[in-house]
Amino acid sequence: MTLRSADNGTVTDLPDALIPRPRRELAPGAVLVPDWLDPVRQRELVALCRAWAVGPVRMRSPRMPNGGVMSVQSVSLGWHWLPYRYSRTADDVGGAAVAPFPDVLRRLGRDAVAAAYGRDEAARYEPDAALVNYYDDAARMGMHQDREERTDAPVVSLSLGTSCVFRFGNTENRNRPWQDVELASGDLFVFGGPSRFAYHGVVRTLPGTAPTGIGFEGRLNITLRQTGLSGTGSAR
Ligand SMILES: O=C(O)CCC(=O)C(=O)O
Ligand SMILES: [Fe+2]
Repeated sequence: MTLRSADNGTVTDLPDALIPRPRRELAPGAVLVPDWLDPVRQRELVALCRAWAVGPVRMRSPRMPNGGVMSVQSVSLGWHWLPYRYSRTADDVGGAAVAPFPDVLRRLGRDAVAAAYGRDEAARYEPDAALVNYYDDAARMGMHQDREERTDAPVVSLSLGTSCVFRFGNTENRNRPWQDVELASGDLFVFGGPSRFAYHGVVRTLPGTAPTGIGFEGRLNITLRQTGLSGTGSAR
């Protein structure tokens, strides 16, 4: 953006970071709220992620049924996600019981849905599983649907640290049409309603973009889900 000062006619470039990024609806039900978490909240969540990453189940790179290993590392809360099901125990990482779903994330999830869709939707939102994903500079996530849940309640996604190029596709298949958007530290993305089962993925991270003071290298993403499984002992 170029600014011309009124008094002396000097032209200056305004840094991108000073231009507020507007809220955007990428598709019906897919709402991006930039800078939703303030810097203090971001740092608090990073500290919580550090604690969650070490136990009772350690953060690890999930192994897929075809033998491939994901480049992203993740840890779950509430329900343990492994490709492609949920379990109360970390069956692929020593079998420990997964940590309970924390109240702080339940409240955050409701606030997020309120910010995206309004208070009525938020009152119905009962997230019971969180996936905390860590991306180093080389990590990415292929196009997929979040479909191990047995409800169509929205998914809440929070980004911390390094920005990424997030690809939001269509509900039919992993191919075009898609939209590439940047998710930066503090951004909220909610996808529900007609967008709930849209394909999505992370094309790449953008090293060097983490806010100073976040005390952390790389990208963290927290997704909150409502599995529809709570009250039962296992997902299968
Ligand atoms: O890291 C992200 O922004 C997306 C994560 C994701 O799609 C998932 O965990 O299912
Ligand atoms: Fe996903």
